[in-house]
Parts: sequence; C-alpha cells; structure tokens
Amino acid sequence: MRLFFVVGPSGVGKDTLLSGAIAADPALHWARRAITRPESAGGEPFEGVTEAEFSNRLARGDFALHWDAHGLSYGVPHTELPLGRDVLLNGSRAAIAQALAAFPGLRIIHITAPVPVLAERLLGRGRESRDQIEARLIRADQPLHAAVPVIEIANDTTPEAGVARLLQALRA
Ligand SMILES: Nc1ncnc2c1ncn2[C@@H]1O[C@H](COP(=O)(O)OP(=O)(O)OP(=O)(O)O)[C@@H](O)[C@H]1O
Ligand SMILES: O=P(O)(O)OC[C@H]1O[C@H](OP(=O)(O)O)[C@H](O)[C@@H]1O
Repeated sequence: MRLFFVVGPSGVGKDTLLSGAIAADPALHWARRAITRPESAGGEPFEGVTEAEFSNRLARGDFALHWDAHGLSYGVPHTELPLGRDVLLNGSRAAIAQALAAFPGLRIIHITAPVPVLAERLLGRGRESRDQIEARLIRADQPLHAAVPVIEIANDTTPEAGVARLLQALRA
C-alpha cells in the first residue's frame, strides 16, 4: 500500500483532482473521512458526524489520523486504509508531521494555485459564507512541514490538466 497525503489550501482543487483520479483509475482507494459537518453540505464523499460522535470515536481509537481545521474536526478511520491498495487521502498541511510520524512511508502531494484563483473558486463553489471564505484564504499561504520531500502539482489551468498531472505523479 502506498499512502498519498494530498494537501493544499482550501479551494485549490483537492476534491476535484481526487475524484478525477479515482474515476480514471478505480484501483485507487479514496479514504472517506469523518467530518463534523452535515453531509448535506456536499463536496467529497465523507461521513458527517456530530462533535459528540467524533469525540467518542476518537476516544475508542477508531481514527488512524485526525486533526482540526476551519472550526471542524476531521478523522480518518483505520478501516479506510485497506492493505494492498494505493490510498489517496485529502489531508491538512497542519497534520503533515503527525501523518509522517504515523506513516513514515507517506508521500505528500502539494496542490497549488494563485490566491486570487482560490478566492474565485471558493466563491463559485458556494459551500461557505463570505466570512468563512475569508478565513480560509488567510490560511492559504500556510507553510508546509519543512524537512520533507513534497510532490508539487499546479492546478492552475483546467481540471482535466490537473487530474492528468495528479495521475502522472501517482504513476511515477
Ligand atoms: N482547474 C480548475 N479550474 C477551475 N475550477 C476548478 C479547478 N479545480 C477545481 N475547481 C473548482 O474550484 C472549486 C474548489 O475545488 P475543490 O472543492 O476541489 O477544492 P478543495 O481543495 O477540495 O477545497 P477544500 O479544501 O475547501 O475542500 C470547486 O468548485 C471546483 O469545481
Ligand atoms: O488548511 P489546511 O490545514 O491545509 O486544510 C484544512 C482542511 O480543510 C480542508 O477540508 P474541507 O475544505 O473542510 O473539506 C482540507 O481537506 C483539510 O482537511
């Protein structure tokens, strides 16, 4: 199993490129996260849980990885990391150190796009309020964990080009 931790600022296109890669190569597994957000918010396939459910599952040891960001909690259940499959995980830049400690062979894929493009995409997506979008944009330039090699992918043209770049990185 290779584990790919796909990170980058909100709105950069992680969900878009991940769903394109999965559609092109069904052998890949996209780990489904538990998030303290209602499933009706849409976006990537995830399990919407309450804060109480999240805390209980965390205490039970259900999660291989977990982090907080944007006022939400995110957990990756152990059951979402099947042995023998390449796994794609929508990660957080703030969780890279934790993820590397848990999975030393982790491959980090950093997706980038210029900040004005992120703003345009977040507004176009319409999942968050303007205030929430502003808060997400403030995190846009957050530095990555310094001492690790990272595969950089620019998603600054079409989604199709971004998906092709991601597939190329996964096949390298
Ligand atoms: N290359 C692209 N060109 C134009 N629009 C794009 C491109 N990639 C993604 N988008 C659009 O930008 C918006 C944000 O993309 P997406 O939800 O995939 O980002 P994300 O990185 O997963 O964000 P978040 O971390 O907030 O979940 C979506 O509406 C998506 O359709
Ligand atoms: O800014 P950083 O810490 O890199 O990412 C924070 C989190 O935000 C995004 O989730 P979503 O947009 O709420 O689904 C990412 O998937 C990540 O989990």
